[in-house]
Amino acid sequence: MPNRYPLLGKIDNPEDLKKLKEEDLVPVCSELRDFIIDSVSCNPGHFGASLGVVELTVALHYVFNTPYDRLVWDVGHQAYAHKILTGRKSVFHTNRKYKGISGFPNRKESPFDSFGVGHSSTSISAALGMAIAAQKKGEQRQVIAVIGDGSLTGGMAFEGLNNAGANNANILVILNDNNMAIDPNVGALKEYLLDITTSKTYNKFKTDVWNALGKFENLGPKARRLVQKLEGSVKSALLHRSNLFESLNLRYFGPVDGHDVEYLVKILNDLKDIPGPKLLHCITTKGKGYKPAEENQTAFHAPGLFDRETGKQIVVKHEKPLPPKYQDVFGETLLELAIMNPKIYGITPAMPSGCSMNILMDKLPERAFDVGIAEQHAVTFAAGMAAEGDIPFCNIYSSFSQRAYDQIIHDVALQNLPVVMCLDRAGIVGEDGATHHGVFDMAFLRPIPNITIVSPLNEVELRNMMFTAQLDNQGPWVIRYPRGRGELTDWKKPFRALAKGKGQLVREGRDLAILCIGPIGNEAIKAANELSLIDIEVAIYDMRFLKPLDEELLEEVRLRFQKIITLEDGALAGGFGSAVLEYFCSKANMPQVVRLGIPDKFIEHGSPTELYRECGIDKEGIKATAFKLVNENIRVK
Ligand SMILES: Cc1ncc(C[n+]2csc(CCOP(=O)(O)OP(=O)(O)O)c2C)c(N)n1
Ligand SMILES: CC(=O)[C@@H](O)[C@H](O)COP(=O)(O)O
Ligand SMILES: [Mg+2]
Repeated sequence: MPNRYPLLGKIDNPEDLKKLKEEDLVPVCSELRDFIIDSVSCNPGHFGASLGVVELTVALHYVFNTPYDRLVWDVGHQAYAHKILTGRKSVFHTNRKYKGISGFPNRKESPFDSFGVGHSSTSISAALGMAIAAQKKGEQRQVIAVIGDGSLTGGMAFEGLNNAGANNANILVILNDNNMAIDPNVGALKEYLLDITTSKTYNKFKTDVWNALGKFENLGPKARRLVQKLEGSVKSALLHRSNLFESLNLRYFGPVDGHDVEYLVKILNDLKDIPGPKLLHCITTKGKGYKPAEENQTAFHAPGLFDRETGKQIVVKHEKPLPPKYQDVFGETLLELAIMNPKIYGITPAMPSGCSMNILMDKLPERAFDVGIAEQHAVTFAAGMAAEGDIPFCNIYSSFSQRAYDQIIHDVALQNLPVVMCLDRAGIVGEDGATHHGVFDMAFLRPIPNITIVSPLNEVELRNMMFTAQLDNQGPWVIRYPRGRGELTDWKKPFRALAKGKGQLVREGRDLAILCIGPIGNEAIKAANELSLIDIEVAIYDMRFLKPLDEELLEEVRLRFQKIITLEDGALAGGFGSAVLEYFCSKANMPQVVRLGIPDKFIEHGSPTELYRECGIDKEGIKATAFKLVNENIRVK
């Protein structure tokens, strides 16, 4: 079979790339694009974003002396071309797989991955830190941050820009503007960028000035700065308002075509010689070069398996209907509740399709808000609505909610405002790995006063928790549930209000009790059913509430069982098992307790099944622990 990648096959690192002539970069980009399409169509991962920065990635590694010059990607979901060009082409088939390479830049993985990412809006801050560190050491290092227009809606990006403009450090911020986040980008900033991009007068002026610059090849940086200054003031006049970035003292260049690799090489070479903080505004297309991805950019953000020729997503057939995804149960239930209760609103920080709030958005657009990648703002915006008597359901992926910890404490709990925080992707998420596992929320939320924290065993429980939370309306609720599918195909039952702080016995037993919280409890039920075959009878208690804990039920368990396992899809340190231990150790003759959950380490990427097995919280791990506890004395963990 002819080699599909004759040029790319010879590129193992940027040194190999630099040996090519500039005109060879166009076919290199084409082969690199094909390689990404071939790889991701059969090994699912992020897709459209990487296709959108193929030319930018090639130009950056061609012009700059990476890894000495630092390249920091924002979010890092677009860094597949970067990984393929920096020594990982031969292992790229292990991307996001257990013990394979990470789906995001990772300092442990390569010196070319100058900073670990996964959560958005961090690149400018990290790059500025590196640039100032280099400046203090007298190193002539270039530092480049590549940030998307979506990530620029994150407040931290502006903290970085604000500080960058106040330092004369050598930092180049490349704004990769494709008008998309995962869903279409939102906010006033998006409109502003669109204005710059489409302003005819301004663009013509830009091109003229740029060409003039090019004619004076021997212009020293000083003279260029003069020309840039001139351009800045004329540009402001033309745009009838100052350029946002220049008003923050970053020299703004662009907008330029982010898919013209030869033009990018020229500009980046020019920018290399201009000192101080700079921003290059690149216009790209998410999914560039693969029509199905260009035409359906949200679906191809992370498409799963797809047919490379047709772009059709490959769905595995199942004889029986599958249970729904928890996010869809949330989305459909939120719509039902919003129809029942006019006080209910939905708020999402840029994840409308990810958390299925788009169901409410489509049906009742005036009742749902996508606030951009702005978790801190989302929580306090919700608090403001709650302060006015509304009942906002603020949905944030558990790991992204880490961004809004003080807002949850300071703006919501301290004021005891009835915000319903729905933490999707709580627990192990799988292939997104350590940055995205939502394993810390129970431990970091439990100490906060006034807060009610629940996690459902299944879809019916999730619906009833959402229903009860909006009825309660006495203070903040947190409802945490995992990525992926639930347990029940017949889940749309009539709502039933739950008694606050009450758990439930879901399986009788004799030899030991397993106390669990959340859908991980279904692993315990499966384990108990199999243990019963060898005459080990395990009782299962679904505690439902992490806070307030059902102490009456715990007392019943304490009086009936001397051997107890706690089970959670969350960090052991300070989590559900810790809360149970705190209760038991306040009583006489404490039972023997073994806690199962996420150990004190970061869990890498892999399938949820592989990662649950690694943490001992899958059915087999639970069976082994129960068998050992019943048959011998194990030290309390
Ligand atoms: C703090 C945080 N919130 C949300 C996300 C989820 N997320 C990943 S990529 C993305 C959109 C990023 O848009 P942009 O920066 O424009 O990159 P593009 O995909 O358009 O290349 C979002 C919201 C995240 N990774 N981190
Ligand atoms: C890169 C990023 O943060 C998002 O794309 C995230 O990977 C989405 O996760 P889900 O696939 O669980 O929605
Ligand atoms: Mg974008």
